[in-house]
Amino acid sequence: MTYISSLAFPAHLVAGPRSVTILGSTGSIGTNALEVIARNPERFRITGLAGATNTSLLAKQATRFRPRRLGVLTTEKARELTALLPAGYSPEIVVGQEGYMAMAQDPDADMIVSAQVGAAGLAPTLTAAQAGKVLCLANKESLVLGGHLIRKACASTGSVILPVDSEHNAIFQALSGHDLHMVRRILLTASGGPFRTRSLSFLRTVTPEQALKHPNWSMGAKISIDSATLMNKGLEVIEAFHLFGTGPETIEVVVHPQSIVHSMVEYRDGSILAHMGVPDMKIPIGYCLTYPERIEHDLDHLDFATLGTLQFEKPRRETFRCLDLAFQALAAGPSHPVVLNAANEIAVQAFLDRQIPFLGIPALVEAALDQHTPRPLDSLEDILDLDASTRTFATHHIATSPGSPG
Ligand SMILES: NC(=O)C1=CN([C@@H]2O[C@H](COP(=O)(O)OP(=O)(O)OC[C@H]3O[C@@H](n4cnc5c(N)ncnc54)[C@H](OP(=O)(O)O)[C@@H]3O)[C@@H](O)[C@H]2O)C=CC1
Ligand SMILES: CC(=O)[C@@H](O)[C@H](O)COP(=O)(O)O
Ligand SMILES: [Mn+2]
Repeated sequence: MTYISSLAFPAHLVAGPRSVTILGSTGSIGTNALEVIARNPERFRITGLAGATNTSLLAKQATRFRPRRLGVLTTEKARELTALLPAGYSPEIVVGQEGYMAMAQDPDADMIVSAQVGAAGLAPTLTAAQAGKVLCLANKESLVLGGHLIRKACASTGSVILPVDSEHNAIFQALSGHDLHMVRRILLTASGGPFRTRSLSFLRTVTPEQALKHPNWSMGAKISIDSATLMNKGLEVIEAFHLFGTGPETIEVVVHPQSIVHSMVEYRDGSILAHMGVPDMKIPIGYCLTYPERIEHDLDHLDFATLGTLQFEKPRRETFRCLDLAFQALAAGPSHPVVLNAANEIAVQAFLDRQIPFLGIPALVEAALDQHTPRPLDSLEDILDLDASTRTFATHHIATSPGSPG
């Protein structure tokens, strides 16, 4: 068993300033990463910034950090972006998946922050791993889809993955310096989302606005809905499996409504190491960006006396079915998680667009998994084919299902 160990971290990066490319710089993780970088200018140089559609924000970021490369989703967006850049600054602007992949292997960049949302993050993340980059990985979907390929690439190039996702960052910190064979359980904490205590009949009626209100974290729309269905935790179980390689049976989910304990590792001697902190992504982002050093943030300190109680409880698996669907997909082999993820992405967007109800999300994911015949996934193309055909199935299912699924 292996996991991303500090031993493999490139020595020249420990001492010197780091050249960083951020894919998804206009999102919640991307903007937080740039805030951390802006507070520590002596440590970083920005080599590339990529958004998708938000050209006004990307232009502002580019004007401030002056990278040599920018990325957007379409040629129309590239034209829009060009018009927004100041005179005398002419970065290369790349477009679409090929452009993001080029940025992910930019020879000028030491670190790639993978912070795009969804399956779109897979190809650039895999490219960065194949190019031997240090990867600050927020895009959990890339591991869900292609964890086996990414691990293989890391093993062959020496690419190091530093987990940005708060739980995995917590586990990474709790594992540091310890023997993986002595791990008894990885305890992934889940807030339970905005509907943690709600009944199934309440869930039938919830709106996107209600589902987007995460109790503790401020995040992008897709992950916020995933938190509300517990699919986020399901994806994180698969992410943990690929990152730490301890086997699905060692990974447990425990609901912790305060999101103060970000996850825990239990060792065979009975010791449990927990990582705690205020729920602010600048902490795990900063940990990755400056690894193995720590930096100071301007954040509230935890006051345990004021906090009073930290609660822990079992997830309500019958009500929030996405968690079990993810465990089942992980057990079923490498192609089921691709189906799980693609159907979920279509379902989340359809829910946000008010085409299906909240409970239509697990219903659609289950329907997609039920029709799937497992297959080997030996290449990126295999994964992208299955991702595309599942999206077609899911879209057709929504269009042709009588009434509301769920
Ligand atoms: N937000 C958080 O606190 C956490 C997020 N994560 C993970 O990090 C990733 C990013 O999440 P988050 O920052 O919340 O998401 P956001 O929705 O806030 O941002 C997504 C980013 O991806 C870009 N993007 C959207 N569609 C595409 C596409 N098709 N191709 C390339 N880029 C695209 C967006 O560009 P634009 O806006 O310009 O269109 C934006 O820069 C997700 O995988 C999420 O699960 C993990 C842990 C915590
Ligand atoms: C901040 C982060 O890492 C998110 O993945 C967060 O954990 C979501 O909260 P849930 O525990 O509600 O899924
Ligand atoms: Mn998380």
